[in-house]
Amino acid sequence: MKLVVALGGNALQADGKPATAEAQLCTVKATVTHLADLIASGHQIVIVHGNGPQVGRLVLQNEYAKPVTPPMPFDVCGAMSQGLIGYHIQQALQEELKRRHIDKPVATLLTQVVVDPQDAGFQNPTKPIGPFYTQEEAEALKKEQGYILVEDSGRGYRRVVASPEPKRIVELATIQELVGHEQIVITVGGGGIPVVETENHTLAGVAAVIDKDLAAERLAEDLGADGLIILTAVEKVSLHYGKPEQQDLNQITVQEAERYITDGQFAAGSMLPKVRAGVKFVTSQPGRMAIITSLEKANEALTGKSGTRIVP
Ligand SMILES: Nc1ncnc2c1ncn2[C@@H]1O[C@H](COP(=O)(O)OP(=O)(O)O)[C@@H](O)[C@H]1O
Ligand SMILES: NC(=O)OP(=O)(O)O
Repeated sequence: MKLVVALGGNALQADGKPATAEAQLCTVKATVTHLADLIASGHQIVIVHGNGPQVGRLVLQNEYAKPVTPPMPFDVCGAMSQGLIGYHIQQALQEELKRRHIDKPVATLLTQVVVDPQDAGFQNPTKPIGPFYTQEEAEALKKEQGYILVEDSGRGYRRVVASPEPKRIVELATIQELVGHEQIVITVGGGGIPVVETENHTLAGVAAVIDKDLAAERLAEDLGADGLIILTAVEKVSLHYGKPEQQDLNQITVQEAERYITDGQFAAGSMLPKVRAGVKFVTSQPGRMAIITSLEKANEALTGKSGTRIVP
């Protein structure tokens, strides 16, 4: 099957460990074994990854370094995050495939994604980025830096930024060409570098972080993929997540998903875009599959033994 696989933050950085390059590479080396399993099972995969923690830290590094060097704007930090994450995934996956004697080229493609400058997301920031803060730290940052911070799924406070909807993948033809030649492409990283089309038909970067699950969905539709596999920290989507009455879901219909969304079961900026992406993909054309699960359960989920499957 042709699968677009979206990798969440835990596939890139271990919880509770310092966010060093070494820690990221170490986590990525474990992550790629699961991706290699999918490839070894005969699936053709296209890899999309998140960048919330990384782009947030790059922006922070740039802001703190202001006295000595001009800060890079948000879109450039997005491009840097695609480079640093893609580099680790491609190096680790190349090594893992070589170890398994699987002869497939792997490359990262820097990708821009067009957004609408009028997108409501610009007025209502929802995308958590960078490190987690305590409530006290969050209040201080709000006052000192003017950041908008929100509580993120019981894990602490994080800065949130605008997250407009992905409209068009600029480098789609190149991705199609590479996928058509059975190459493994790491693309639309961090949801893509957000750009807007200017009046004179050029592209200009904007300060935002596109949701990578929604961008992966756009890509999966554009490539005519059979499946959208969203890999995150939890094995299944739940109702009443984190509460004593939590109920894990094996399968949800589009109708049920829409009802649960209205009931506020899925947190904005975390589980909500994943469910929305799954719903959009399975309704885009009959026969398409969407699964939300953990990295470790990816293979099992494809055979219906784990994960949450969204069905029409
Ligand atoms: N209803 C829900 N069911 C399962 N997880 C949920 C739910 N609502 C919020 N979450 C949280 O959302 C997280 C996934 O979102 P996030 O961490 O932003 O994803 P990513 O892996 O792409 O970085 C889960 O690990 C969990 O903590
Ligand atoms: N861009 C993006 O959606 O990143 P995360 O998955 O890390 O939040």
